[in-house]
Amino acid sequence: MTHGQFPYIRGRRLRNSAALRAMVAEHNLKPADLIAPVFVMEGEGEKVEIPSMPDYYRYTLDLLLEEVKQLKDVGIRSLVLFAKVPDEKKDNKGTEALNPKGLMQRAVRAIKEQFPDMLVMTDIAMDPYSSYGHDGVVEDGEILNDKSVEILSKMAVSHAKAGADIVAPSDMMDGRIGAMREALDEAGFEHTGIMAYSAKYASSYYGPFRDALDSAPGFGDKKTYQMDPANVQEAIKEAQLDEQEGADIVMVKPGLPYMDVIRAVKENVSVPVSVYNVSGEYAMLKAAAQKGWLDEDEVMMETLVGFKRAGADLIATYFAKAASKLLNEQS
Ligand SMILES: NCc1[nH]cc(CCC(=O)O)c1CC(=O)O
Ligand SMILES: [Mg+2]
Repeated sequence: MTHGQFPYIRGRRLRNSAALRAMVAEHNLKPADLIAPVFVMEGEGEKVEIPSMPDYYRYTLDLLLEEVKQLKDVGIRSLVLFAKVPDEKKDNKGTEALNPKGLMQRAVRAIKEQFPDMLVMTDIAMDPYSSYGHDGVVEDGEILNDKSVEILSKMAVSHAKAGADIVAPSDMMDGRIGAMREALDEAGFEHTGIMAYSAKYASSYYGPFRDALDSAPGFGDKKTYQMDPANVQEAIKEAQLDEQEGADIVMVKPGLPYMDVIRAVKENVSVPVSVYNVSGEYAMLKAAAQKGWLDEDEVMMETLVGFKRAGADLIATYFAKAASKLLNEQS
């Protein structure tokens, strides 16, 4: 409404100082919202920068523990672990994934031993262990659902035994959440949580991650199990099904091109919703920042608060450490 030619309702009044802006901010990001993805590899005393992910590293377990200490020191309280498996340990039935002395299991044990308060989540999927680079058992060029679910359930129990607080199935097989819940309960792990990658799209934004783990599919693509980017109704269905099957948290992945999906899922489930700000999204921002085309810190924070505004309760992001540091400085 205007009085004469001047507005007497002025939105700018509440934007006039940092204190005012902070007071009326509708969404606030905090380090506890962030899940840091971490990559572990075999060996000792080594860290390797992932070429398509500047400033992001794969660590041997000893150095990973130092990195976890740093994450903890900046206020990060949860991480999701991914293991890089040497080629000679890959096969078509996830043998190494179930090895109680496997890298993933050793890493979980070591992290929980040194940092009992750090929430440790583990990736459940066969691709890093698969000679075909697929998320399930391959037969005649097909990715078998039910056979894969059996292995994934065993994987979940194996990670729970090692001490994982939450298992995070990222495979998109049907029915795996229910099967996993049952397997965990039967093994006495009724307190181990499940964060389901419920609406995981067949996305080309995963490229840098597949470089990090050397896990790109050996043939074809993942479109027979990961979702079609054209769909949002289907995401609601997938998330609701996972909730019914016992998921404690549901996830949308990737993040930036799927903000509407986050909102839709948030409005249709009663469990917390997480989003995965994936490797390709990280790579894009880093590349533009390196060229001096974008301000890295500003765009990072704008992106992360955007996820919260869209409806995400939790954010898995390669920016977790950097964002936490900034949040600490600002507060
Ligand atoms: N199933 C494994 C998995 N878990 C997380 C990602 C991608 C994460 C990222 O790109 O940051 C992938 C890759 C894939 O499905 O091909
Ligand atoms: Mg599903």
